Amino acid sequence: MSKYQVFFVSTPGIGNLVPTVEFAQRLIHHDPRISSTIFIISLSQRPIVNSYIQSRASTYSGVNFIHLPPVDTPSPDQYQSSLGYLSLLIQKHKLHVKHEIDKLQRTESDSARVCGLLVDMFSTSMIDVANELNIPCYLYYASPVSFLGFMLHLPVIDTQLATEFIDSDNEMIVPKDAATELIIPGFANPLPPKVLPSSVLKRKKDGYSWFLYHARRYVETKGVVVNTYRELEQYAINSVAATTKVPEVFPVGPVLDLAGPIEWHPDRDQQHNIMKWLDDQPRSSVVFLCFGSMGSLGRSQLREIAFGLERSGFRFLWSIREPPKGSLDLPSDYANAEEILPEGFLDRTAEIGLICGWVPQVTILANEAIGGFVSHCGWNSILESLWYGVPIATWPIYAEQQMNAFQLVKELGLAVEIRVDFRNESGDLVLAEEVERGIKRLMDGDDEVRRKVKEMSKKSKMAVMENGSSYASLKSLIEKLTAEI
Ligand SMILES: O=c1ccn([C@@H]2O[C@H](COP(=O)(O)OP(=O)(O)O[C@H]3O[C@H](CO)[C@@H](O)[C@H](O)[C@H]3O)[C@@H](O)[C@H]2O)c(=O)[nH]1
Repeated sequence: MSKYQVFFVSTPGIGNLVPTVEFAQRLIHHDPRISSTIFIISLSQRPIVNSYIQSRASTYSGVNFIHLPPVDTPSPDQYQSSLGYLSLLIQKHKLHVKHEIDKLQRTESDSARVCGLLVDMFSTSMIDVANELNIPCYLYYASPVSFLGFMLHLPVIDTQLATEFIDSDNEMIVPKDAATELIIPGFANPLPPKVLPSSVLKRKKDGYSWFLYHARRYVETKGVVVNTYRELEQYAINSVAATTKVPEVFPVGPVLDLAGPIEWHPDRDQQHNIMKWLDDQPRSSVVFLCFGSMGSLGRSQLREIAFGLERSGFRFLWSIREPPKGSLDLPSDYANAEEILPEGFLDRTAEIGLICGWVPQVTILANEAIGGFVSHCGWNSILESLWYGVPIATWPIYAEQQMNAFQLVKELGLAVEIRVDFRNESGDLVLAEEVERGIKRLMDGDDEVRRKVKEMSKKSKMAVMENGSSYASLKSLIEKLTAEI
């Protein structure tokens, strides 16, 4: 019988959910006195998320999942941003979460003590529940400490808006002085404003006020548990600890689902076929392109990539996904990708390339045929690529990915740049020549980046081994959680 209960609240995106579930599992693996329960906010239009949860609920027997019941909200399309909709949805679930924890607390009070509520970066309204039930609340962060530094600094930037930042139509945040760059905790170099998340730039939209709302609440927690490791984010961790009011940072990563993606995909045969193709390719010969669980690019951009790939002459494995229809939907696989690619492209590249939809990314990165990864720079993708020592070429498209790309290229020298400030929604286009140049540099141009990535790969594995830095952080977190109050 477990003695300690830890609860998690996670928003329902693969990028957040997978590291949360893996961490819940890691906690109980590390200390069998603990049991983990995750509250799941269900969104019916996310089949890949639902199949992931189903699979993990049946394989991770020590992790419990509680599906929160639907709540009344206006249609998601009536909100200015999906973050606004999700944040309100989470607020509406507060009572239910409180009720469930309270119920468990009462029924198990003799055998198990509820010792922590871990909420993700957009579930901060749940801090109220922890306070009402007198449970320590921690933030569980699936993005890097550098981004945490930015979020902790956002309330400061907000107070400077009127005096130091202005724009012509009073909507976008840009410095008054065009040469101004932002000094942000977590970054050694000043940050160009154009790498800020687009929801933050548009300060009149509700995305901005929600970012600010969550950012202000971070300091109310006991600490932030981050899916990162000291060896990767040493500067960011020290800088955030020294210059912000965050109570404590626990770098416990990398927390990855290494066994996962084929197992939990609804169509396993399709995923196995991709791996069969890859197994037949020579070592380090294939460039892999994938833009995350929520990423998709427009047709003109896909055509530029196709021409760039063809001109580069490298073998490729390219995940292409159709843009979502509704505001909360995820991209889907094209029924016929041929229709959107340049005429004859598939025939001309049949010997060297494979086009697919959703791919088993971690399994692909582990395959020795992969020589480089063109990535949107979601934090999980970065951690996975570094784990396997695969160099990245950066092509961020949304969320905090531009900042992640900046950190990788300019701060850490761990990636080559296709772009660090690309914005999907701005109509920006990366031309075929840039794609070709980026891929050539990635695949056989930059030995220094490749060497550093291989070194970081070793360090990432050491961090989670017994006596590694993340292992020590996890131990310290558990000591805090289980300490008698
Ligand atoms: O075809 C695919 C696409 C994705 N993945 C996996 O899905 C995850 C994607 O995570 P991530 O790379 O972090 O990207 P997003 O899905 O875009 O994640 C969101 O959440 C991350 C963590 O907070 C942020 O860093 C991102 O910017 C945000 O978009 C990774 O584990 C991938 O291996 C697959 O297995 N197959």
